[in-house]
Amino acid sequence: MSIEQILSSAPVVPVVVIDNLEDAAPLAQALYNGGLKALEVTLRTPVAAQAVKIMKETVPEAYVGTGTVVDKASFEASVAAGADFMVSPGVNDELLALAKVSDIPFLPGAATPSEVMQLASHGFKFLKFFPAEAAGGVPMLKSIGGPLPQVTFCPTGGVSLDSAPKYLALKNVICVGGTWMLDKQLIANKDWQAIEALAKQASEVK
Ligand SMILES: O=C(O)C(=O)C[C@H](O)[C@H](O)COP(=O)(O)O
Repeated sequence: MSIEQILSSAPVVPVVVIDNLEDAAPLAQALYNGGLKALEVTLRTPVAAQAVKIMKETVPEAYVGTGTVVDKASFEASVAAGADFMVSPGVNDELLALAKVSDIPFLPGAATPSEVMQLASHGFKFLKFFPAEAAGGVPMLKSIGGPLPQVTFCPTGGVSLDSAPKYLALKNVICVGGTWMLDKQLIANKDWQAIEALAKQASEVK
């Protein structure tokens, strides 16, 4: 499985923060049923790695990856959890060295032309553009696509249902990452049907 195949499985990758482990299974099922096939679980909560395992068991057809992979510890935690892919908001030498000897698809982050060029020189053709809105949004990505058309992005950070189609219309965007379908109140109410409806709406964004 390549990062390209994973990122092209749906137009939106939900960026999931799991606070309660009991939410992992129904949430994964709702997102997947709604048509979101690649799920990024951020390693920002203590139960995240366990949540990845549960989500993979619940929806074996989904691609369950980890986000907020920022160092050796989070990289190794992702491998141990069986992550199908890993996402970083940026990159550093430690992660580059680990990614080089790992078979797990890795999506590092970049926000400037120099960062994009550096990652391209390491062979990365797909990057997370983070923090998308704050780093210049659609005009920035359009500009980067001029001199650096060989790199394709998954913009994430401040992307909404409204702005997603504007990103997806760019030649150098394969999908977007977002959290808008993970409404906190709906999750607190365990309203999985409503989450599924939001996921379906996201999966139909063009
Ligand atoms: O956790 C990471 O590794 C990140 O890079 C941060 C996430 O991409 C943002 O949390 C997206 O959140 P929204 O801005 O609500 O779409």
